[in-house]
Amino acid sequence: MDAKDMGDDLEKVLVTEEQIKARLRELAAEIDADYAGKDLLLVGVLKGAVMVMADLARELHHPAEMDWMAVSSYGAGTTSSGVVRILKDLDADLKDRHVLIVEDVIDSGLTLSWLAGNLRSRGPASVEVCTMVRKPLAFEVDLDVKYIGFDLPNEFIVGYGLDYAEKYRNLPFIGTLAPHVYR
Ligand SMILES: O=P(O)(O)OC[C@H]1O[C@H](OP(=O)(O)OP(=O)(O)O)[C@H](O)[C@@H]1O
Ligand code: HPA
Ligand SMILES: [Mg+2]
Repeated sequence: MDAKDMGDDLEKVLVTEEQIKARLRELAAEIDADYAGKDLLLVGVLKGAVMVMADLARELHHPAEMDWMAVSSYGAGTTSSGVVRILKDLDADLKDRHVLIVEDVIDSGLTLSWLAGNLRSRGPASVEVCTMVRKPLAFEVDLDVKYIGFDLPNEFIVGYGLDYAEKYRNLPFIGTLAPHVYR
């Protein structure tokens, strides 16, 4: 799917496919350096993080493992309910592992603060976070996010894994939707 498949549903592109690729390459280099000689478990948060995880993992030289967790706090709306549910738990045991949570977006920060706490309680050697997008509300939550793709303003975004009512995840860029789509 691309901009031309969106009719007039696309308002604007905020981050292009090329910008995403370039930034992921930089983040992967940092992660390779930081985890050199250590075992690394990437934890992708379904479904939004599928694209970041797939592209970041392929930029890494580190032989990292990948595991997945599904949590949901948004449902079909555009604001977080704050109630996080585990829909699918990890297969891996986190005891003494170096864990890197991979996210598409940190918005209110509610999902991640709950998730980081949950994973930390499982006895890992370390837990860090990599997100493609961080939004300004996240500053109000006490979160330590080590790897950040882009800081974007407080607008609802879609693409590169991010959905509106489960659609637009398969756009290769990140953008906003025209107001008529929400009505
Ligand atoms: O910082 P927050 O305000 O908590 O929002 C961020 C979370 O919300 C989205 O997931 P969602 O629950 O929509 O599930 P999805 O990944 O399947 O779209 C997104 O992928 C993050 O996990
Ligand atoms: O801006 C957003 N877009 C899509 N999903 C989201 N989940 C939290 N914030 C967003
Ligand atoms: Mg969502």
